[in-house]
Amino acid sequence: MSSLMLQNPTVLLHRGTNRCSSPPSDQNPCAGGDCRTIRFHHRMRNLSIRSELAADTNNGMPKQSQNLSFPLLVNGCTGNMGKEVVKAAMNIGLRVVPVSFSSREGPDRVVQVDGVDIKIHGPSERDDVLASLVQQHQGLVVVDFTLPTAVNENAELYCKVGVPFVMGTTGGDRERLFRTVHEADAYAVISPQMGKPLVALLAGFEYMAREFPGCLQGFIPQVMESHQTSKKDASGTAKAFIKYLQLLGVKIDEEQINQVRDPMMQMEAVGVPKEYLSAHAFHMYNLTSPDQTVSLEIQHNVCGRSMYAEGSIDAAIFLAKKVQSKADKKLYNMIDVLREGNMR
Ligand SMILES: NC(=O)C1=CN([C@@H]2O[C@H](COP(=O)(O)OP(=O)(O)OC[C@H]3O[C@@H](n4cnc5c(N)ncnc54)[C@H](OP(=O)(O)O)[C@@H]3O)[C@@H](O)[C@H]2O)C=CC1
Ligand SMILES: O=C(O)C1=N[C@H](C(=O)O)C[C@H](O)C1
Repeated sequence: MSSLMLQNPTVLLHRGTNRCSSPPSDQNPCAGGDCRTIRFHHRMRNLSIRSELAADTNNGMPKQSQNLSFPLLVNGCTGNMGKEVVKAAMNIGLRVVPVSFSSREGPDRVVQVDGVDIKIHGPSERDDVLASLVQQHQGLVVVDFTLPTAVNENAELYCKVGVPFVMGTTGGDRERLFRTVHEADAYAVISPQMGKPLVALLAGFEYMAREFPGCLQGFIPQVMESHQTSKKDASGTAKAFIKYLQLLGVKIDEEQINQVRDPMMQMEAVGVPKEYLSAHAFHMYNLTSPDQTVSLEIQHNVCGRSMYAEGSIDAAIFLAKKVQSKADKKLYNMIDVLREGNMR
């Protein structure tokens, strides 16, 4: 065990807001913790896309109670998504292990999320610290929102120490990522898109591609995505859509994604509200028939990050259940999570 671990024994945080006084039960989705109706409306406010969320909810309540007893470690807490996931986890009373990692060395680094100190360890301590946390916290699940440059090394580390993980980080060498998990026979949920309405849209395209391959043969594509300037790679969600478009017969590759990162253009040409320049994901796919008489347009615009954080927590809960039940299948995507009704 590293000396840092001894100096900083991890304390499991169990914080909830909007506490519900009813006892937890299968029928009571408040599960003795938070009232999810409030969070449901909060999420509706934060979404700029119009989707029928109600279809999968029961008056805003989740269909099933969830076992929230597993510890969660969020990797990437120096970044935006890492912090958002910690907030979402604490909001439903999940136990967050207040440790995270960074690509940079530096002693005694701490980031605060909602008043909670999270100890940050650099690359030289990372392996030992994580291995000892896995020993200390039975049932530990990791959620990773780091950077494309970290995806493969991080996944290899999780597989080496034997911790199930949710990989929300996009980019990196995706083939190597899937190979790593497959060869390690590890439990993981991997998806470039964690937001429920968009996972549903992707599932729709998966269905179309399976049932009607080639039905958009010859259609001419245009793909545009706009994200905050700090985004390092092209949209992983757009890449996933492109895979389905290819199966539908559209000639397109990832290089054709038009990435908009200039704030002025985002406001003026794309229509991103000024207050969301630093946190948005707008996508537009336009498909025109060869004779130009038919055009299809698919657009999904998201402001803020809460939707992804909520979905990541759903994925972590789903994965914890799969580990607990020793499921034979070990590698999942978010369509699997949605299909089993695990997205609140
Ligand atoms: N699947 C989904 O639905 C979504 C995916 N994403 C993806 O998540 C990723 C993160 O996004 P976002 O939070 O906005 O990005 P940020 O740039 O805000 O944060 C990324 C953080 O990762 C840290 N980091 C880099 N390398 C490592 C490493 N080896 N170990 C630990 N931490 C590391 C960096 O900190 P430091 O400099 O300290 O190393 C940085 O703070 C992106 O790939 C993005 O596309 C985002 C939203 C939704
Ligand atoms: O970096 C982001 O912000 C996002 N990344 C994911 C992607 O690349 O598809 C999901 C969403 O677009 C937000």
